[in-house]
Amino acid sequence: MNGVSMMMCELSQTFFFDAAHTLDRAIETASSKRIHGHTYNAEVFLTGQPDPTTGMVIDLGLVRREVALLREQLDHHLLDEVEGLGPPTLENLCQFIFRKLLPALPALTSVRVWRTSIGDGCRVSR
Ligand SMILES: Nc1nc2c(c(=O)[nH]1)N=C([C@H](O)[C@H](O)COP(=O)(O)OP(=O)(O)OP(=O)(O)O)CN2
Ligand SMILES: [Zn+2]
Repeated sequence: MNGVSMMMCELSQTFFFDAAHTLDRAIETASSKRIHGHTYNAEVFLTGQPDPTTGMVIDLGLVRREVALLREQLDHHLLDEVEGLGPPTLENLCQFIFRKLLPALPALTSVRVWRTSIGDGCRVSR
């Protein structure tokens, strides 16, 4: 086997969801505590060696299917009420998405969530 066929590949897929939340914060307290909404962007990363027959680490269509199921739990929801999320921060959203997708997507290595409007983001990896 040559060096190139042994290389690890990192696949990625982006998606977004619109959701409402409140946050308890030490600063900007009043506006954070009022229910308000955001568009969240997210990206999932899957790492592995492509199967020699299919040429794929995993079919990205399967990833899209799992992401769509996960997305239903967040899109147009009040994040404060999403079971298992905890305080609806970028950190907890990353960890929630990771936990939900991992059983169906064992090649998952990273999840990123960010908000373009304000420039904030978070990435969790293993
Ligand atoms: N460690 C973290 N710190 C903060 C987080 C976070 O998720 N992790 N989140 C926030 C706020 O949600 C963020 O600053 C946005 O503030 P918010 O008032 O919700 O929205 P804006 O009005 O500023 O942004 P728009 O998207 O334009 O509405 C703070 N710290
Ligand atoms: Zn907010």
